[in-house]
Amino acid sequence: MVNFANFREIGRKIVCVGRNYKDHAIELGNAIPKKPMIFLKATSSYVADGKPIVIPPGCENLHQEVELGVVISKEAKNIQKDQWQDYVAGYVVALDMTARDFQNEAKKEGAPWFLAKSFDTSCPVSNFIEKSAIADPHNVELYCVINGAEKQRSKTDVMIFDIPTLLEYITKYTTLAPGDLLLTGTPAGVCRVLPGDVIEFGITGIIKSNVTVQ
Ligand SMILES: O=C(O)/C=C/C(=O)CC(=O)C(=O)O
Ligand SMILES: [Mg+2]
Repeated sequence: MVNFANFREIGRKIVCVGRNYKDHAIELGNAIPKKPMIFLKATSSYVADGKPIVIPPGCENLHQEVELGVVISKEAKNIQKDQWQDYVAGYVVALDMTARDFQNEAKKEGAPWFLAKSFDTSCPVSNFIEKSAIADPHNVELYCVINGAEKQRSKTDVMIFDIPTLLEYITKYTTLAPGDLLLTGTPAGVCRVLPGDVIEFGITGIIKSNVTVQ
């Protein structure tokens, strides 16, 4: 039986959705996706409690992306949209840290985003949020504040693909396991972070978390 409160220690995979908020797709000059865009972060991306984000060697444009995370409760393959709630153990708020300069270089070359998205410490996450604490994950507000200045704030109801659609789509191709984390994409307001920055990220009225950039 999985202890979901310690889901980070279980060390399961992190499946991420990109370009799932129209305003963020537009701010980076991307087209609005017609189907979910999926990538993976390695289990080594998690930031241990109280530890900093470490800027990867050579990165000169590290961005924060606040995202709602869904923690998977049980093995999920070929799930139907109307069953999605059965596969949710709970939620987190997370940062999909992105080495934007590495990503832009990879995009130019048609190369994978792995180092841009999956370097060590690229995934700070909050404590586990019990499923019962969020009645509707499509009706919460994400926010991110850096050194006291607000950078991101958005309701999740503007996601292009909602959680049932994402889970149905992803599990057609790959099996999700208990403790896996689904990151559902970021709204507009991503920006460069620098050593010494303190990033506060949260879900209004539900949870907040802090991490420092080293
Ligand atoms: O397409 C790009 O240039 C960048 C996309 C992302 O980094 C996608 C995300 O991770 C996101 O939208 O949350
Ligand atoms: Mg992201």
